Amino acid sequence: MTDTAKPRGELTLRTLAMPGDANAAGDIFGGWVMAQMDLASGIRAAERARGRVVTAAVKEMAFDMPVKIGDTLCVYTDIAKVGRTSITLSVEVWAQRYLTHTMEKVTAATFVMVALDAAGKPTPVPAA
Ligand SMILES: CCCCCCCCCCCCCCCC(=O)SCCNC(=O)CCNC(=O)[C@H](O)C(C)(C)COP(=O)(O)OP(=O)(O)OC[C@H]1O[C@@H](n2cnc3c(N)ncnc32)[C@H](O)[C@@H]1OP(=O)(O)O
Repeated sequence: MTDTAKPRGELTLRTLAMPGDANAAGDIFGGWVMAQMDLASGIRAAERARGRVVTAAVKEMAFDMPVKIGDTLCVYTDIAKVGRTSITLSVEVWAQRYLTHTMEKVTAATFVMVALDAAGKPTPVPAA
């Protein structure tokens, strides 16, 4: 990782990529990576909304580099916008390569989360 290439946002989730999450070549499934991004977005948005949230939309994403078995997946979230009931987050995923301190950005996306009330209806996000 160089000074010019640093994760943007708050480190919200770290987890280890295990053999059960990979294909036969040792590449971690993109769906597993997306699930970690969803969880991180959910944690960050629920903290901001102080309550239940759901994922309303995920904007375009590309898998720029592979995640391999043994990498530590680091998910960074940044609250880009708070609407009436929605919270838009910029999410970056970096892989800390197995047994090294080398960090590489593997993917990024925009997640839109919506705050829900007890009845499951969109509800205003409280003031910060
Ligand atoms: C307390 C401390 C906690 C601490 C820590 C807790 C940890 C706890 C972690 C939990 C982690 C769970 C994280 C996994 C969360 C899932 O995976 S949830 C499962 C997948 N998602 C779903 O099932 C959602 C299904 N969809 C729906 O229920 C409804 O479509 C929605 C999302 C509620 C929206 O309903 P709607 O009637 O369309 O509502 P509407 O009023 O038109 O729109 C509401 C807002 O959403 C926006 N929106 C709706 N659709 C879109 C779209 N396609 N694109 C962009 N924006 C959209 C609107 O613009 C609007 O925004 P605002 O202008 O109000 O800001």
